[in-house]
Amino acid sequence: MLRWLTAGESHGPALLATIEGLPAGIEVTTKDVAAALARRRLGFGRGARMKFEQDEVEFLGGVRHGVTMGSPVAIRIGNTEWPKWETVMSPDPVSDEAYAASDDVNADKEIARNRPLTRPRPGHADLVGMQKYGFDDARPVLERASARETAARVALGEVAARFLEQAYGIRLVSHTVAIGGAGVAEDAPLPTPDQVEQIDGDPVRTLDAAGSAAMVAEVEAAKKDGDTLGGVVEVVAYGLPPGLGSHVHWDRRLDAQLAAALMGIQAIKGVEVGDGFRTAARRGSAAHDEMERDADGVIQRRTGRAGGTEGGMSTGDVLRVRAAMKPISTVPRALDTVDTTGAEAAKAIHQRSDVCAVPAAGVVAEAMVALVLAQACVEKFGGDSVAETARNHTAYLASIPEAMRTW
Ligand SMILES: Cc1cc2nc3c(=O)[nH]c(=O)nc-3n(C[C@H](O)[C@H](O)[C@H](O)COP(=O)(O)O)c2cc1C
Ligand SMILES: C=C(O[C@@H]1CC(C(=O)O)=C[C@@H](OP(=O)(O)O)[C@H]1O)C(=O)O
Repeated sequence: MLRWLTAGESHGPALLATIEGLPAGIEVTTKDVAAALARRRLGFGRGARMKFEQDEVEFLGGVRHGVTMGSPVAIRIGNTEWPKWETVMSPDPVSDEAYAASDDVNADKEIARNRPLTRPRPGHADLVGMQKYGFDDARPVLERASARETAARVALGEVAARFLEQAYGIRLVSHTVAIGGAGVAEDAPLPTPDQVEQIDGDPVRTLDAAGSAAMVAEVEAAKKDGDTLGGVVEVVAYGLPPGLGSHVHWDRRLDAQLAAALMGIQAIKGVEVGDGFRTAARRGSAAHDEMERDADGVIQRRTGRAGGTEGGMSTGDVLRVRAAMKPISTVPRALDTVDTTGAEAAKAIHQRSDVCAVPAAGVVAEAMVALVLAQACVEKFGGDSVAETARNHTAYLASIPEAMRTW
């Protein structure tokens, strides 16, 4: 069983991430995790913080000389912002005088850090979080609702991705499909893991030059108008064996686990497996992946519409999932809201924020898919070392009769 957790606030001293249940023998270094975190900071449309946030990474356990030991892996990611927030976010009580003295005005000169936040942003967790947890200030809510936390997931996702590649040859790639009304061509070829560098080199993380220019223009226009944007990202995984997940129970279905994991990313409001919503408009004869044998007698699916799962199990074909992100809720041209201290109408809190974080959401989605696949592989193949789980994977594939093989 694979278990993982994250902790930490957006303006706290650090984020923490831990994962338990991975085998010994995964090669991973601080540099690898730092590189994964740098990918998450990419993307045209991100706000000021991503320009200076350093994501200072440190392994606190589970890894020795660049190799996992089978013990829980623990990672700390220091927040560069911390020195400015030491008083306002102090874990220990601070005196009223010290708190009042921390009244330095925030980057956009609008809101002092120590001022209670009482104008909840529509679309963010502010109001419901205050109601639920009994706060009269949205600060303790937004600190954890913030997608800063996704840095911790990407760190764990990197360990999971290394495991998948080293044990089973599974490789992942993500890219941006759409931002606002602009996007890549419907018939654009799927990206491959060998193109990750090229994708990361694009301002919005896509291989489609025309689509990229159109998406950049959308972000520029939204920024000029004091507005924000969402979009769609896709994760593609290659090299999966058939049979991850199961048809036997709802929560063991791989597609259900992928949907939950992607929906668990801040601001994701829709998930599609394969052609998903587009399939709903098709007739059955044009919706499924017909099978045939190739010249060597190997079973081939003619198309990839299902996106690599049937009956809640991986088919062994390319896995393809999409996630739809709503526009950033901290809209610069602030939205109408209320002030929770009185009856007056108000404008929502606005400090600095991203105009669009869709490219970063793709990197986060890739990490979540890696974690789900790592869990499914640990469940299916077991093993306490990479060598042992790799042997089990090889033996499983060899046990499938030749007449039933899709490879
Ligand atoms: C990578 C990433 C960056 C984000 N950046 C911001 C931001 O700068 N400002 C903001 O208001 N929301 C941002 N969000 C979205 C909020 O975290 C999210 O809207 C909020 O948690 C409420 O969303 P929910 O309704 O899905 O929980 C970001 C989300 C992601 C995935
Ligand atoms: C810090 C990150 O994203 C943050 C996500 C976020 C939100 O409300 O979700 C709000 C912004 O934070 P801040 O208010 O400190 O500028 C983003 O920068 C990050 O991704 O590392």
